[in-house]
Amino acid sequence: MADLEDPPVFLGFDFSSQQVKVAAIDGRLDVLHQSIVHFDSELPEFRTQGGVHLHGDGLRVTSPVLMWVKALDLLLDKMKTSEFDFSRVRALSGSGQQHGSVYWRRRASETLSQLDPDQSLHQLLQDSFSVSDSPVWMDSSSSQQCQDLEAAAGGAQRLADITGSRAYERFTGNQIAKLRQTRPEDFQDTERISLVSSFAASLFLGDYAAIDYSDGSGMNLLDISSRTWSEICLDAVAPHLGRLLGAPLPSTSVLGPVSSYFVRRYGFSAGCSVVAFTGDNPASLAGMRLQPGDVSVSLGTSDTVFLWPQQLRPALEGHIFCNPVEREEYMALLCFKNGSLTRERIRNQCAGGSWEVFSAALRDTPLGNNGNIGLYFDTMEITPAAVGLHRFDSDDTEVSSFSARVEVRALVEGQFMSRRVHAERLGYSMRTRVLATGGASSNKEILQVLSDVFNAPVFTIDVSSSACLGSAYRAAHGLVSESGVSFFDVVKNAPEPQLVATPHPAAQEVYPPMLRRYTRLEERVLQQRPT
Ligand SMILES: Nc1ncnc2c1ncn2[C@@H]1O[C@H](COP(=O)(O)OP(=O)(O)O)[C@@H](O)[C@H]1O
Ligand SMILES: O=C(CO)[C@@H](O)[C@H](O)COP(=O)(O)O
Repeated sequence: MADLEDPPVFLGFDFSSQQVKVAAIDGRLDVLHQSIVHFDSELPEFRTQGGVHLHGDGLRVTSPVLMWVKALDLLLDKMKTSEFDFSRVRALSGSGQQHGSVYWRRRASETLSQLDPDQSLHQLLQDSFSVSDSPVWMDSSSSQQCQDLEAAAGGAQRLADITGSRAYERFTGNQIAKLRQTRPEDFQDTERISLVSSFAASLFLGDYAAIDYSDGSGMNLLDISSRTWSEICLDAVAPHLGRLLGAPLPSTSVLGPVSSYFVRRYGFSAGCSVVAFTGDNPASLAGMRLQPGDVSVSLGTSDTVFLWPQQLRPALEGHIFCNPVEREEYMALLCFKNGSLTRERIRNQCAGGSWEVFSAALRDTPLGNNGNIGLYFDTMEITPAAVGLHRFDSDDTEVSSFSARVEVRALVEGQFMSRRVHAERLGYSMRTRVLATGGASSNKEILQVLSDVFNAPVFTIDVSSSACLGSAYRAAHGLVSESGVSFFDVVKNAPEPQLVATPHPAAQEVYPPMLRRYTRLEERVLQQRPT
């Protein structure tokens, strides 16, 4: 049991594509504990690959909602087994993979408010979801609904001006519209729709948690200027949708105390506060303590590039989200679907399944890959909307294969050239520093290529999940934000990111012409796209 003299602890959870993770920090912001539950290997009964089910049409991608619930049971049990002292936790927050949606069945709120601490959440919530397989961010099956929403809003740019993004298949509003049209009975049986983040917060709260402004910006439904649901968008998706979503709240909000279930089952203090959960990318922005002028590259299941824009300029490519740590500010983000899973495929085909061999291929091949360039879109990419494998030699002639080592470098250079070209269109211009995060940021050779292609030093933080760390920081900030304390005041003494790669002197000669070629080749690939 905690004593009043004991220093406080803050917890940050992350419900990401492939696992659920947690980090605990103390009042000095030092990390005390980290744990992970990996879906594919630790919950094999759900038969996911990379945390998801890819359906036969190649477009629909879902995850079992009860897998997320069971993963939380397992994670908390692991913490208990390691004698983690839950009673010291003053506040908790968390994040979730963005855009994914959870559909709570009628009367689920009663179940949530009366959880029996002698049973697992997984047992208790078996019948609480009207849709057992939640659509997730990899889904691209809602093209028709995207067209309908853009038409209702007055065009793609108009929708981007209101919600920060033109219509994207994975964005929640389009997924909700599709569910309503294709499964009206399940839709009728739904009393509340959550994002993955607000669903996870609801578990801790024992009640439906509000969607926060930042993750709410990934739905094509939130007016990012007024920070209220856009009536035009709500009406286009479903009648009375506002009731199903609940009112959105600032990302810094304290939602209430943790539910008595967690007090009795795990020994949390009844005074432990639940701070609004947000998206994993917004939480990473907090964990990296991103400043205006920085750019962050996340190498998780998806690759994302995000920055703190100086001006609000929604465009037809990329997304503007409400900023998770500063109420009046924004964040800009690009998402690339063919990230780690494509690197894993090439690792398996060209490096015998070994990251060491993959890394050696990067070390042993020259910057610029003797002019060979590859664009690898295993599945329909988000940025840009292209598919297929495209390899070009130094004369821009399309070739059918590369040697194994050339393939590895072509993949990583091609991915990072794409990240830079599209980031520049988004407004990235300063060559100050790149903050790298996500699973692949543990790979020094990959980060060296990132540094060379961006011609900027690369920094990382010493914690495996920046989303968990950011969530723990946000939990600490949530307790004091109402009294006007800024996020940066709370985290000012956190450890600084560490320099891990500096650009090779030849990079500034090699990559500018390669980037121009990459831009032309990407355009060529887009023109080839079958209609
Ligand atoms: N040494 C490594 N080199 C390159 N990639 C790695 C390495 N270790 C892990 N990864 C990649 O990290 C990915 C998981 O990243 P992570 O950020 O944990 O995922 P999530 O999207 O679930 O948050 C894996 O799919 C794997 O490909
Ligand atoms: O769709 C997006 C962002 O718009 C993805 O970045 C998801 O948020 C999944 O994140 P990871 O699990 O890959 O970190």
